[in-house]
Amino acid sequence: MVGQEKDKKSEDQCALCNATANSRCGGCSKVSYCTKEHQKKHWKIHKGECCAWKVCESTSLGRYLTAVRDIKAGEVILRERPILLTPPKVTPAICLGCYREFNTDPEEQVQREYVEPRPCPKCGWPMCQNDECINSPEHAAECAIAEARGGAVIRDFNVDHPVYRSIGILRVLGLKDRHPDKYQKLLNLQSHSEKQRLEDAKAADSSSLHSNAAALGRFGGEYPEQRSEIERDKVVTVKVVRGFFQRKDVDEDTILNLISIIETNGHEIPIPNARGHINRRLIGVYNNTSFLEHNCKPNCVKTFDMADKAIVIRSAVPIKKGTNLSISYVDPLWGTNDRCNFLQMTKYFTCKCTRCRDPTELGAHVSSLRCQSLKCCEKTGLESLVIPEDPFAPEKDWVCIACKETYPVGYVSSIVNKIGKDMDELHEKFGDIPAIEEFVKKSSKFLSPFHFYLLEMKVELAQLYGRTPDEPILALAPRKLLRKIQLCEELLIVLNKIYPGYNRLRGIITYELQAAVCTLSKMKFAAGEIPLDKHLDELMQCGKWMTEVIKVLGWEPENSIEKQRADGAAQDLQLLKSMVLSIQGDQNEGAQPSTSMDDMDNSPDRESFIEEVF
Ligand SMILES: C[S@@+](CC[C@H](N)C(=O)[O-])C[C@H]1O[C@@H](n2cnc3c(N)ncnc32)[C@H](O)[C@@H]1O
Repeated sequence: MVGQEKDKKSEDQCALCNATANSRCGGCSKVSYCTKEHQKKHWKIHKGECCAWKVCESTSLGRYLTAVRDIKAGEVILRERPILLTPPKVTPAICLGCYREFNTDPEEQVQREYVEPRPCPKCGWPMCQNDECINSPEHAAECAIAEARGGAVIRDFNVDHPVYRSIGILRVLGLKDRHPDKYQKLLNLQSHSEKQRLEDAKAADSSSLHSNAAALGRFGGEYPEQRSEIERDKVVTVKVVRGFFQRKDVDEDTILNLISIIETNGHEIPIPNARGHINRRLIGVYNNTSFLEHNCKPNCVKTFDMADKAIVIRSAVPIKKGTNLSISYVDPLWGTNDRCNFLQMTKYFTCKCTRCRDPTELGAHVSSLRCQSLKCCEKTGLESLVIPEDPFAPEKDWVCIACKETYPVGYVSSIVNKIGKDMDELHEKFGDIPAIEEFVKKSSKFLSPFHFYLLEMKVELAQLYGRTPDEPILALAPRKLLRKIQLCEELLIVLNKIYPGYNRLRGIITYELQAAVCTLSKMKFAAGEIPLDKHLDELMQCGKWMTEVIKVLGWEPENSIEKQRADGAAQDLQLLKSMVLSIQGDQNEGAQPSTSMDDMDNSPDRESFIEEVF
């Protein structure tokens, strides 16, 4: 499935009958046909391999992918294995085959799934007890280099080890000898080492960041420190490769270039353990996926296959031919300031997408404050929101949309900082619903209802209600079920604006929504508060949501919490179908049910539901 490669032979011969062909498939340009009719006949076979994209290039984006045909929501657009797998930059000692952490305490090993280390017989590097890890092709590169220098020994397993930062570089050097084709692909990827050199030179003043005038975001004050940390990391990596591993043949510029390629193109792969907790993370670098551009309102989503660590790119929404394909390099729930600063610092570009250019963030108001003018609130209720005059000029004032009252940027940053500190304290009381609700209530006086701080807490609350051991969903009071529903509905409204279509977060929130609506509906029906028709309608709606959850969360890795939710939703859907059928059966005694739950997956009703949602 390589979009830009053309198959010379198939240009001349019809893919169906081998006759001379003169017209290429307009989708992928990879196969040709003698007649339109043969193209139509061959489509059943070809559609599975007809590549949906091609690589283009522009001065502002560099290389990017564009759709060569209309793409439906949820289609797999690209699936590929990594060229390179490497541990994250900051890691304690881990096995370089399975990437599990070490710990010699037997109790910890069971609880946190740590493994006991033993030295690799060839290089001495600590590995787990599994021979497969010691002999894994990934470990071969650093193993050979470490063996050549007389071995590598690590004694302290519980601290972050700088020596692991060099693994990615050692593995690329290994590719050069063992897989020159992969090495070439990797070298062909975007590097920003030149820009990095310039940026690092002025690291201390951090003036290249989107906003240094004020810490307007979640991580505002931390960026200068992070920048110098990045710089220190690079110096350490060069020293470790050239000094500790004695690879003096590799010059500093080459190492810096490789570091930049990995940073610019690497994807974090979260690996769930048997209980669904993410206790390992890896960095994967992929070839074609690397050409996907960033957009703060992306039209594609990524997931990973744990078996071969392949990345799978799917369309989140229907995509028209000629549209650029994009993923988000950052958390879409972050505000503009954080997104832009992060992208500038790690990927060296200023995002100019529609969301970044719009001070209201497409009407989602993820960074907006509430106007504090009494007159304004009296006139417009609580809807008056304060937005930046110009999102690309951080030193400029903010202004109320309704009354035009201006607010100095210093005022805005003091509010954001204060609430940020309160939230840090709140994080220490993880799972405390009343404390989070209190925070939401207090901060809502100053922040837009969908401000990034409130979004974070509302996502947490939506998942906490009905999921705590002392208050499972069936024991939740109607008032709390209603609150859960309200939170989910609010969140879905925001997602529709800034992160539309199929994605993991929508799946999680939809899962919570259907659980609450279903439980409340059953409660109300049992208490005689709603008629049967309404109850059935609500259950049907829940069935549609469940179908959505099964699809979207079903893309997530085996064992992951999300996949467990998808499996749970599949079981619940079966129960729901039987329940609806039995209620309808009781009702109609022999008559055909008016709406069949079996049709739910593909019925026109469902189609219109999808259209409604996207
Ligand atoms: C993973 S690479 C994407 C492919 C890259 N354009 C290339 O030519 O290889 C990431 C880099 O692409 C560029 N890029 C991606 N999205 C962009 C955007 N929305 N605006 C400007 N540059 C972008 C930036 O230079 C970024 O560091």
